[in-house]
Amino acid sequence: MSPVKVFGHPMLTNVARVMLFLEEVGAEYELVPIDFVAGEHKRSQHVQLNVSRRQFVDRSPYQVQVMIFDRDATCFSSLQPFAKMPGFQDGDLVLFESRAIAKYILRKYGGTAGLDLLGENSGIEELAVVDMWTEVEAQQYYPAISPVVFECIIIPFIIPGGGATPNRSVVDESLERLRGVLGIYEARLEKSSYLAGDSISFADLNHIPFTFYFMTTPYAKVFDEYPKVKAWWEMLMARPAVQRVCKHMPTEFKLGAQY
Ligand SMILES: N[C@@H](CCC(=O)N[C@@H](CS)C(=O)NCC(=O)O)C(=O)O
Repeated sequence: MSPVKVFGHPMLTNVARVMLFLEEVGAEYELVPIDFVAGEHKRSQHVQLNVSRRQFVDRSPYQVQVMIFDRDATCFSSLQPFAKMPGFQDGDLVLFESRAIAKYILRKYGGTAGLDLLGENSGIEELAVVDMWTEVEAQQYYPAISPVVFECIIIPFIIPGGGATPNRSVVDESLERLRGVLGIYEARLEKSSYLAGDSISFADLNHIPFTFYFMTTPYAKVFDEYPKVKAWWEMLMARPAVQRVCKHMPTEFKLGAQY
């Protein structure tokens, strides 16, 4: 059976989220890179399906693994009508929205892997707690942390034609909001090792992509103010699946860097 396919570049946060859960469950998958710098995700014609060879290229300052494809006919917009990465395909099933894709992956492969990250094999109360912290990540944490990552990394270094200097007032406002969220996390993590209890869950792992990039900004030290949160983050980062995915994500950004 052909493996599931993830369409997008592995350095992108939402692509990394999907790859992370595939790595956690040990599923076989094929990464189909989209050249977002060239705007391939926005074109109506494109997306190659057959990998013909793989190679490492040194696109300084990062070594990036690229796959060379035989071009054929599927277009990305037929997979993802909003032209956002990732796209995902499992046979006839096509999905978009990284959090929904991640849940599908966990439901399809989690049992075989012996992982119940969604808490679905526990009681409805445990399941509700995982759901609640999953919503906290999406509704509180992400809106607080993402503007810093956008201002310091995504706009200047990743978006083609970027290069703008970070907007200080956006960063300051976001850091204040983030400190509020981290204070709540600190209190929670004084009571349990992970957000939804003493076992790791979907809620914890969803924090990886944006926090990873936040930690490369000059504001990473904000986490030092919250020792329980810092220890939790280090536990997440120590996971082999997390390390496998994060090795595709650059940690040093220089003005003018191209990917
Ligand atoms: N909510 C979507 C967001 C997808 C998204 O914004 N993807 C970014 C990359 S992480 C993207 O495609 N950016 C390119 C663009 O907006 O042109 C998800 O979770 O999948």
